[in-house]
Amino acid sequence: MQNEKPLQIVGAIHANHALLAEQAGFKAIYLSGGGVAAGSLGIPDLGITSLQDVLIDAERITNACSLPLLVDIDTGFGPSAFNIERTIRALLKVGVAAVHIEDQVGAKRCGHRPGKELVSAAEMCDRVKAAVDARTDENFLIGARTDALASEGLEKALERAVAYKAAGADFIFAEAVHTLEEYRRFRAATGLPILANITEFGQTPLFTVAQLATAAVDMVLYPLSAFRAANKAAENVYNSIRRDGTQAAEIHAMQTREELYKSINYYAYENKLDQLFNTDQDGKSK
Ligand SMILES: C[C@](O)(C(=O)O)[C@H](CC(=O)O)C(=O)O
Ligand SMILES: [Mg+2]
Repeated sequence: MQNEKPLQIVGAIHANHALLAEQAGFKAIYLSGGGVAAGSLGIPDLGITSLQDVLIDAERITNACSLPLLVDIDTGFGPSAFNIERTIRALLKVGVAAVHIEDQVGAKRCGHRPGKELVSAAEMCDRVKAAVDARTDENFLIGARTDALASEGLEKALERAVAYKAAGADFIFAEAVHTLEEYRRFRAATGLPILANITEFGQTPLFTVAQLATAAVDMVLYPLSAFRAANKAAENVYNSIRRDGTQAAEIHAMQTREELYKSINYYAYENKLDQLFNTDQDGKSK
């Protein structure tokens, strides 16, 4: 956040996308809860995934990519403070930089769907306190997400955000916001960094970085943009091969072998292999 204002944070569904995001110049990446659910497990974003599911994906990303990774931990993966402590400790251990935890009930929904139910502000404060208490590294940031705007309105959502700050939150994720003015209000009420979730096909207009800068937004999240685009591309390729009996019509849309190899640093690995081993694959001297 010191290096880029507002900081653009892009969703990377897996390690390869994380590398592509880094190569495109992004300074921070995101592991979406909805993305782990839909992408890794093929299920909806309804609080079904476990800590283990998210941990596996997060660790694969941090192993491959050194950019700071923000992880969506939904409601913390369990009802008690000890569950949240376990979640924070586990993510810290695999090199995650920050998380956000939300004030929905455990049987949560996507923030841009109707029918969201919240826990009380007091219960959410306990979640935040548990997360803050569990961290062993001050640089590990804990964001409090409030989904209150939809059901309780702006004033109550602001009150919640202020309470979450008092509980120790480092930043506020204001979910399903409709106007730039609402972001300004969250910033003014809390004085904390504000994250704007610019997810497609949701409640929030696709505000630009320049627009969000005028509202003093500190972080701009694109949680599933690459995922949605990649899924559409995959769908087109499957349909095309099935229909035509060849992939010819889709070659133009594909990342080439060369591009793939560049993105994963293939040649450096191959060179190392050549240098390290004196024998070839049959065991004969080179
Ligand atoms: C940010 C989010 O929590 C996610 O899991 O990526 C989702 C995104 C989406 O469903 O578009 C959310 O906003 O609830
Ligand atoms: Mg989510």
